[in-house]
Amino acid sequence: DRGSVQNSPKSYDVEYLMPVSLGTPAQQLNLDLDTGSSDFWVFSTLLKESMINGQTLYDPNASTTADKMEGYSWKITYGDQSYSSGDVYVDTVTIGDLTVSTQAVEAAREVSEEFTADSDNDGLVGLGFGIINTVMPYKQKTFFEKAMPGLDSPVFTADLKSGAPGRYNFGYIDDGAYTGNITYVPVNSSDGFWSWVSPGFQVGTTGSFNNTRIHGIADTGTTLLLLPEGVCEAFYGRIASAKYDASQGGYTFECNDSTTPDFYFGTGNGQMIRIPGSYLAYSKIDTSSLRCFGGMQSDSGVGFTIWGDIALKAAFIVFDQGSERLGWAEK
Ligand SMILES: COc1ccc(CN)cc1O
Repeated sequence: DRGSVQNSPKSYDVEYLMPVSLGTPAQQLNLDLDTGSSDFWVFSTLLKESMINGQTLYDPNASTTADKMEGYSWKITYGDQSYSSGDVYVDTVTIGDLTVSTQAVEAAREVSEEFTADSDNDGLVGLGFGIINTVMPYKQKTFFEKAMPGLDSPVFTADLKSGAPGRYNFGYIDDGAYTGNITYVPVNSSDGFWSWVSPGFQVGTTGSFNNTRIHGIADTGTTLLLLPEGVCEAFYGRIASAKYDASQGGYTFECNDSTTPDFYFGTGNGQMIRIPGSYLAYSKIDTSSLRCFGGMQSDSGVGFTIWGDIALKAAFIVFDQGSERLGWAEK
């Protein structure tokens, strides 16, 4: 079996949403595929009105295939301190023609203000590893873990684009979606994340390659690229107008600064992925400003590097759960 679904970026590529069908008859919600977490949760009719702001709600009572998991609950808090919690139902879920008939659907009773404010986002499909699923008393499998045994190949792929729709594919690798070779790196899933080690980085075409192992996770649910302080300093040190601006909470530089270099990160076997300098001028710090907030920021608050959408949209990535490895290719 296999599946394929289009993803669509919201403004500034802040997140990428995909249509998902839940229940019988099908209820379609727009969800955020998040490889940095492992809960499948949705806005639901259980929520208080004050927490809803235009989102589409999953109504388990309107689904003939929904069964409540009595006595089960969930509560998740994300790196940005946003959170959600609620009850659990088993129901049928289809993503891109791939159906899981008994998916644990976590129906929200409570969401934090960040989720309420994000009116296009109806919930998250966590495709990290199931060991960090928050359902109690017994954790539940991710959509991919439920689908995996029936797939042609135990992989899913992410093709995120800058300011344009891309695709998530399940169970196969579309050889037309990338250029050159796919370089595979081992994954350590013990923390539930797609954790891997990059051999280093290079700033610009003329800079030398810096052999410094960077431990991090591939996270489709994080917008920015959060790298070690020293790497940020090496990159922003090459941009004439760049500075660390405490009032903005990060590095900023003039959006059109022509000294902005591309950023390359190593994936192994001498292969590098090139992130165009333009991706790193993330967004204007305010409408009247000529300065942009950087797409690369320090990971010092996190404790490990997060290869978020800024990096992922420069590549074609294979999340190979069958062999616990990540595949990286240019495109
Ligand atoms: C507030 O919105 C979000 C918070 C956390 C995640 C997961 N990294 C995704 C979101 O869309």
